[in-house]
Amino acid sequence: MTQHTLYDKLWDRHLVDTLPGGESLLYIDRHLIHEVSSPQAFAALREKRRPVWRADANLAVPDHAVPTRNRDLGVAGIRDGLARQQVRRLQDNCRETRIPLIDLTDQRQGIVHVIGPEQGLTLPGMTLVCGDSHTSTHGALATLSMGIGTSEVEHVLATQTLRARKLKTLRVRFHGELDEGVTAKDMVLAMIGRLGTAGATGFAIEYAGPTVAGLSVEARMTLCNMSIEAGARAGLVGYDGVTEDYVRGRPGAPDGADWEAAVTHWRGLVSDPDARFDRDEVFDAGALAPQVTWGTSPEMVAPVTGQVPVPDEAPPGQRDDLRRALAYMGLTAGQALEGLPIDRVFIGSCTNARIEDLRQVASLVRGHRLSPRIRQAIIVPGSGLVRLQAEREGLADIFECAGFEWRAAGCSMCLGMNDDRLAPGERCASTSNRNFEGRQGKGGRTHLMSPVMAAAAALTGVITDVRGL
Ligand SMILES: CC(C)[C@H](C(=O)O)[C@@H](O)C(=O)O
Ligand code: SF4
Repeated sequence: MTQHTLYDKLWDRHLVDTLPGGESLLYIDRHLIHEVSSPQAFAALREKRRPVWRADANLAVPDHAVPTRNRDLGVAGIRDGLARQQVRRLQDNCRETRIPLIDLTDQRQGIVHVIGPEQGLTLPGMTLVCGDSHTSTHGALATLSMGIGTSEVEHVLATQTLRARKLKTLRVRFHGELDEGVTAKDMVLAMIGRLGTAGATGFAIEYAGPTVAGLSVEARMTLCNMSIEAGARAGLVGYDGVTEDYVRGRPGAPDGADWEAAVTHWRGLVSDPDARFDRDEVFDAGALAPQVTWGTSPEMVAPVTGQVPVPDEAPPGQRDDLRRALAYMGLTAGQALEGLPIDRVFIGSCTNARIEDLRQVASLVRGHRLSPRIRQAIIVPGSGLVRLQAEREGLADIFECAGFEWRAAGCSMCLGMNDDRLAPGERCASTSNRNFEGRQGKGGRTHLMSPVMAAAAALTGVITDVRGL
């Protein structure tokens, strides 16, 4: 019998037609929408007088442009004119098209990639798209999930289908037991360090192996989230009991007899044992140290115990890029990462702002204070429900006692599209996924790391190996 990968199965089950020129038409089960990448798509539909095909297959939420303070003021509390307009337009577009909206003042509001799984709107076996590159996150629930561009957003709204080319498959297997203080974030940063930011271009990555089997769905989301930073369009993890426990009881999950029927189907959402992948990579997770980026691309990463590279020792073709990155980051060749002074700390983003991330941070900072060297440390939960849960568990009190600012949900300082930004030259320990020049504010310097590593930096004021705390 032919053996299929999970990607093949999801693809085949959603294939509507094969188009001339090698493209295919895929049926899309779920479309998520945010305020930044959707206005032009709605405007184009309006102009062409085309209706939305299936409003209830969509869900919209404002997240990128929203403030993380004074949330009770609603849209009026957004100071920036463009941001306010984007959020208003999303409200208007949803009202006109009857697309469900989780609005700014709704307790369920949050980062689109956090609330999909949280609400049970991301379900195993689905195809899911969103005009946002980190849509790969949802693949942790055995879905085929991809980021799309604005013209594709329009196409999906109008037809509930996507024109797509089949990706190649890359299986990334992790074996070994993670050291205490080493997390899924370190696994994926180390992977990107080896593959490079274009290393998985044209591929869907399936994460597999015993280490991945032992991870929670939330940690698997961290892996899938950053697949895009290795160039992959999608990340996937096969369905198992961990997935089942995560999905059970969520608002959008089926129940009763429907649940039984669903899980019978979902249990087949794994790659067959002898399925052929186009490529394989293997990592020893047991040998990993916490990872920290030192440069201006996620592939510019090293173990916290390591050093910043020496451009003169690198292959000639890479030297200029390395020099430029070091100059931007204000670092000298060969400098140790440990001990590097940090100005600000950002714990949040669709990579690492779920309840488990916050629990890990709390267990480290409980009873301690921020280093006086830190100008500001903010914790931004991935959703209003994560925020509520953290407050119920007493985590928020722990953060505030330690000197962290406890904010409302949104993309926040992951990117400079709202009030939360770095000032030029400021160095930030950040749990987000991109460290490009100016990503967190013009001239800001980003070091990507895990939540516990960011918490360690907050307590000591310098980049610190959390395993020694
Ligand atoms: C603004 C949005 C379209 C963008 C993305 O596509 O990922 C953002 O979420 C990001 O993380 O850079
Ligand atoms: S948290 Fe960051 S990476 Fe995630 S969707 Fe928002 S801006 Fe993009």
